[in-house]
Amino acid sequence: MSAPTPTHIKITVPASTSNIGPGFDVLGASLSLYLSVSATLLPAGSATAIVYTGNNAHTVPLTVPQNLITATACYIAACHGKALPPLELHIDNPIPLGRGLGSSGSAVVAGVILANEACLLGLSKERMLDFCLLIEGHPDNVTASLLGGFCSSYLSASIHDEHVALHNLDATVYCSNNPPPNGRLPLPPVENIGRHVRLPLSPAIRAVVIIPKFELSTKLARSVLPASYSRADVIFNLQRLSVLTLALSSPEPSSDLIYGAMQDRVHQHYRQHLVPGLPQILALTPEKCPGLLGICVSGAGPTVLALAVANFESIGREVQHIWASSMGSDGSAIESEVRVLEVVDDGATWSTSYNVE
Ligand SMILES: Nc1ncnc2c1ncn2[C@@H]1O[C@H](COP(=O)(O)OP(=O)(O)O)[C@@H](O)[C@H]1O
Ligand SMILES: N[C@@H](CCOP(=O)(O)O)C(=O)O
Repeated sequence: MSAPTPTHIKITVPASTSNIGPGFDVLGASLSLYLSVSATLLPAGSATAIVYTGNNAHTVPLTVPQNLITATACYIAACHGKALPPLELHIDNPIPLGRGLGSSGSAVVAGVILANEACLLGLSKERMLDFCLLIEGHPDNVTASLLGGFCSSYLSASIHDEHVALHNLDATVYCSNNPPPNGRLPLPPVENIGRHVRLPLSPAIRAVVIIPKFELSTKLARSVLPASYSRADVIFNLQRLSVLTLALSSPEPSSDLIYGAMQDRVHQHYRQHLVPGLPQILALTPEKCPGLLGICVSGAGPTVLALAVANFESIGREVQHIWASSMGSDGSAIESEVRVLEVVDDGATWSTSYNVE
């Protein structure tokens, strides 16, 4: 009997909110907002077709080397000496792009899983995470989207050089039908690079995300960060990070403890010029917004994350009101949308059908 041939693959990947205040490049949580990918394998010689619905449908590239999901899948296949088979791909994406809700992380996770299933690679989740880390460059969003829950992670080895080398490559190099031998592609230097723990999170907590209409690319938001920090600022974040992770697990979360623990000196200050109104938004307090635990930028922004245990919509409206009174780069008031989401335990899930001859 010949090896089973995959025929259909269905993948679901949650969005994420990362950093969560002091946990820059460390903390990430998967959210109840899911990217869905449905792939049908086509006969050899067919051309891959991508149908994309959902957020930013008019801007997402639909060619294999330019689309993040298929380009990721081709890279993973090529790293294992294979070419991604032709696919009919239906992508449904409600995760706003360029908003700090991990859309790129979820797309990378989906692409890695797609290659693993379509090319029968047999990769473990840990090895899939290694590749997600190399592509994304930081662990917080992809760890949460792949594994689910409220996650804390560190990198056991640097993937910086491989990350830069990959992104300096033209994607057509590994998206061709004759990809280069995997020795010529950047590979994760060792296995099990993304060391992580899933942290308990109080079930009373909801993630209120306030999503402005403008985008902020993670690449730009990372480019404005300093190369080094003072000891005082590092200690400021380390102290709060350690307190925050435990404080969020309490069955009765304390805003008095959490609000201060969600302060940050590593990323938000340096990015605030890219998010009009942010200082006023981050100055909202539990006293002004009963039910609020803490408030911060979600991921690289510009979405604002308010962790809360009550009054979710009214907390969202307070942020919307500040943005409505702030001027965007186009000179108009900043419109935004409030979503009340849950931190979900499930990470990426997938199923594959086979044709056994
Ligand atoms: N589902 C998707 N399909 C294809 N490309 C995607 C998808 N999600 C994100 N991307 C790509 O990732 C980019 C956004 O990534 P990034 O700047 O990191 O913002 P985010 O905070 O949303 O992750 C989009 O402009 C798009 O090029
Ligand atoms: N730690 C990263 C998080 C990026 O998250 P995303 O949702 O914007 O992809 C950063 O802040 O750069």
